[in-house]
Amino acid sequence: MLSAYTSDEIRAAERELMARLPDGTLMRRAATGLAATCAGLLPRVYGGRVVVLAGGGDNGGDALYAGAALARRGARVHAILAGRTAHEGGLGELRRAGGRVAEARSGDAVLMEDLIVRADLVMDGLAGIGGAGPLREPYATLARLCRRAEGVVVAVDVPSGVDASTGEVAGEAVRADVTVTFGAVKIGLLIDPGASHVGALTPFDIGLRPWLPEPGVVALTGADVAARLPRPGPESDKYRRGVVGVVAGSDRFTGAAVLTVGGAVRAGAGLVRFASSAEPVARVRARWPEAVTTVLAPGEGIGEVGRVQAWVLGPGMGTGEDAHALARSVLGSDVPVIVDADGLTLVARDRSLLRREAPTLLTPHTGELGRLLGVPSGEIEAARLRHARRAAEELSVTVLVKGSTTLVAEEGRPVRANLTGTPWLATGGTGDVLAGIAGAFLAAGMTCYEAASCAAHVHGLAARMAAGGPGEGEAPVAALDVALELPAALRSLTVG
Ligand SMILES: NC(=O)C1=CN([C@@H]2O[C@H](COP(=O)(O)OP(=O)(O)OC[C@H]3O[C@@H](n4cnc5c(N)ncnc54)[C@H](OP(=O)(O)O)[C@@H]3O)[C@@H](O)[C@H]2O)[C@@H](O)CC1
Ligand SMILES: [K+]
Repeated sequence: MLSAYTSDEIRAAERELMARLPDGTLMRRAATGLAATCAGLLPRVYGGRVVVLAGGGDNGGDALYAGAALARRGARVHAILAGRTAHEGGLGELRRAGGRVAEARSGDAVLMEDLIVRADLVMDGLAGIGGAGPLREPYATLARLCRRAEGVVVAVDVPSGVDASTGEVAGEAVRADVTVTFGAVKIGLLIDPGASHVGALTPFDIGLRPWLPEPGVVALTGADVAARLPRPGPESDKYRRGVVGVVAGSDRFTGAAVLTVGGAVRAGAGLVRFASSAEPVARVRARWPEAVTTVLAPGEGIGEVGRVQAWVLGPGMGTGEDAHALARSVLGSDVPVIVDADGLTLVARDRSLLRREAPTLLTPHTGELGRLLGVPSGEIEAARLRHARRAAEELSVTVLVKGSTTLVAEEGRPVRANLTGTPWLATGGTGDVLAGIAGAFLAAGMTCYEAASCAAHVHGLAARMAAGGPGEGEAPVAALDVALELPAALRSLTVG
């Protein structure tokens, strides 16, 4: 399990550790790790062109010391100072090692731009965990110039401009190819929009671990998910493996039903019971003969569908009066329910639907979450963590917020950030597949929190396998491809 922390938590741990070590030891450790990573990224260190962007704080200090280490190995190092002051020790050491220094406020702007653009490696030491609010000038201009750098951009601790505690980006921010982060992973490196500025995340241990608190955000690794996945034993039958009920689709939207059932079937449900109007039932029967289907008359509830261990409610079911009555019938049951898509619209309109004893998992994208909370979706995208936590608290449910970073929030537990996925997943119907997967896991006996976070991981993995990844050739995926890839994704998790 990957644990992530706020800036304040990191600082508190640093204070404890620093009190036990000679002055400057931690920065030396950090700079040594940083220099080693940078050396590995340069085509060759000797003669390599390195630009160090140094802010006025300790983040700049790390970068200046690392620059000095590279200069001692023969790299041609230029530091551009963004602050009115710079870390004295780091600056002195860089100068002694033969590095050159310019000041962003007074130096030749064209020359500095040229240095950044043509460098083999740019080290972003503008601001780290001490960064606050939108980057001011000249920091912002330097961050923007990094985008034009032809060489590799290495962020020191945190890409400057990204809020290390939340992942929020209030203005200009460095887009790094690699981020070398010290001591522990910061929350902002895992959650978008911050996460998409990180590039390859390279944690470097400086000994903070014993002083870190319980994390507020965690991420499951493949091994964590594998250990949690339901596996059939010799005693298993379809009922013990979990019967998932799906209420989805309508005569207008039949595809959502096929995809949701597909997600549940391919993720390993013991049995899927599908209930809807005649048209989606016909489509589901044609595509997934494994499902047991029931045609519901308009306004009819789930009374005749048979016993299930968990329900998935919502994709494509419509939002009219009959849908509302059907949603009330499903949410009136005494088993866990996943509410997705149209189900979320119904719940946003009538919160009383959520008054129930059994657990409930909501799976909104940011627009749907916006409707639930009365907040524009743009605000949610800019501050995902805050809104995911707020939704879980206000609605007293487990919430899986979909999007470029999927988060699972439940009161009293660390938020789980999902690390799998691909931008190709942003296509119609993939959310229906996700709801089906979560339904299968929930029916197998997992809690909403575990089912949601494992489903997000497996879904992202299947999508990545269907789409391909950098270096292996990529292609768009359709939602059904994700469902079809699920067994391969599950198999890859359980290898070894
Ligand atoms: N503590 C330790 O033991 C260790 C800490 N380590 C390292 O120290 C880092 C933390 O250092 P820190 O606390 O000095 O803060 P830091 O990230 O350099 O930021 C402050 C600077 O940024 C500037 N600045 C801020 N916001 C800005 C804005 N919006 N726009 C523009 N400027 C802005 C701010 O400017 P000012 O407000 O002073 O004008 C100031 O100059 C940490 O991330 C890690 O790299 C490692 O060496 C391991 C050991
Ligand atoms: K930085």
